[in-house]
Formats: sequence, C-alpha cells, structure tokens
Amino acid sequence: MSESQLWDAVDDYFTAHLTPDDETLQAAVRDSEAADLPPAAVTAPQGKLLHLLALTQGARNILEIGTLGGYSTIWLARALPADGRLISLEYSPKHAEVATRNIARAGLDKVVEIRVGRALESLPNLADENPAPFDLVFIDADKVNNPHYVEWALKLTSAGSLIIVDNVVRGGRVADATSAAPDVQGTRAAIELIGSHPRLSGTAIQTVGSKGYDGFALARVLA
Ligand SMILES: C[S@@+](CC[C@H](N)C(=O)[O-])C[C@H]1O[C@@H](n2cnc3c(N)ncnc32)[C@H](O)[C@@H]1O
Ligand SMILES: [Mg+2]
Repeated sequence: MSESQLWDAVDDYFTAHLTPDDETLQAAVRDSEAADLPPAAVTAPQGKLLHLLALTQGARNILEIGTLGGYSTIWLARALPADGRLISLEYSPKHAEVATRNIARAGLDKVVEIRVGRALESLPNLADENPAPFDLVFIDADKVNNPHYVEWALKLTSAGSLIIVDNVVRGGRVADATSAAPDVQGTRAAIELIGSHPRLSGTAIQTVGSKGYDGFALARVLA
C-alpha cells in the first residue's frame, strides 16, 4: 500500500465512524464536481474539525474567505444558532452560484450570506458596516493574500476570537525561505505575522489525509 493509499484508508475509516453519511454534504460534493469546481474543499474530517471549533467558540458570527462550493461553509454554519450569521467571500460568480444552491439545500440560506468579489475589496466594505466581531474567521482563498486576510481578520474580531488559515504547508515549500512562489511567500508572511503579532497566539499543524499532505494554522486573538 502506498503512503497516499494508507492516508485514504485511514480517512475513510475516520469518516465512516466520526462523520457518517450525510446526504446534504455528499450532494454538495457531487454538485461541485459536476460543475467542474476544483477539488479544493476541506475533507469531511477537516470539515468536522471546523464545525467543532465553531461550537467550542460558541460562535454566533463567522467570516469565511474562500467559499468554493460551500462545503466548509455548511460545516461551519451548522454550528451556528438560528439567529447566527456566516458571511463568506468568494471571487468567482460561478463558485458562488454552486455554493448558493448547496447552502439552500442544506437549509442554511437564512444564516449564510455569500458576497461575490475580490475579498480585499469586500473586506473594507464589510468593515464599513461595523459588524459585530466575528468569533471565528476561516481563511481559505488565494494564498498570496494570506497576510492581508490575517490583518483584516484582526480588525474584524475581538479578544477570544479564533482565526484559522488553511493549507499552510504548500507541499512543504513553506519552509523554503528562498521560494519566490507567491503562495509560499504569502503563507510565510501570514505565519510570521501570527508569530510576531502582540494580539495573536498561534500554532500550525501539518496533516495528511485523503487530500494529501497539508496543514493549517490556528490563532487566538488576545486582549
Ligand atoms: C480552496 S477554495 C475554498 C474551499 C472552501 N473553503 C472549502 O473548503 O470548501 C478557494 C476559493 O477562494 C476563491 N478565491 C480565490 N481568490 C479569491 C479572492 N481574491 N477573493 C475571494 N475569493 C477568492 C476561489 O475562487 C475558490 O473558490
Ligand atoms: Mg483549504
């Protein structure tokens, strides 16, 4: 068995026992595939982790940057109370359209709002609305802008909020200080910002699974 077959088998085992069949989420995956969206959504165990983190936060307001087909959005929004709110920022109108259908099928259209456009343009507009602080921010869009997204997350949260940055390993290239790749440079800048910012306490974890070798960073906003 190859390494990746082993990771698949273990993820299948965890999924079968910890995130059992869910027709709504499976339909979201199916429809995203049928619409040719890139296979870049979190896995079921990762989605469940997002869900549990949102519950642990007692989250009432969640911000997501990078919706794709709404798979992670559904996991996160399911942790919200009926009067909670999730705003998800997505550049691609096509992705947003698929996500809108998936979110409606999940019965979450009353709590989820997708805003279409470049996140760096949507974020100042969002800040102008003076929203209640977001209890959790999930950053999962264009990796080159990760440090800007962490800065915006800091502006839009308060003490105790949780910021999650997805896909921070970049196949291991994150450790390469000489890399000129924009995704690596953006991710390194975000990690170094989290490490040096006086109002953030963070860590990053490497993972393996059915979507390969990857990882995520977690940061708590301090007072
Ligand atoms: C990795 S996918 C998101 C996956 C999703 N969070 C999930 O796990 O189900 C990244 C998404 O970010 C979007 N994106 C890329 N650049 C963006 C930008 N500048 N502003 C907003 N969204 C962007 C892409 O179109 C894509 O849908
Ligand atoms: Mg991701």
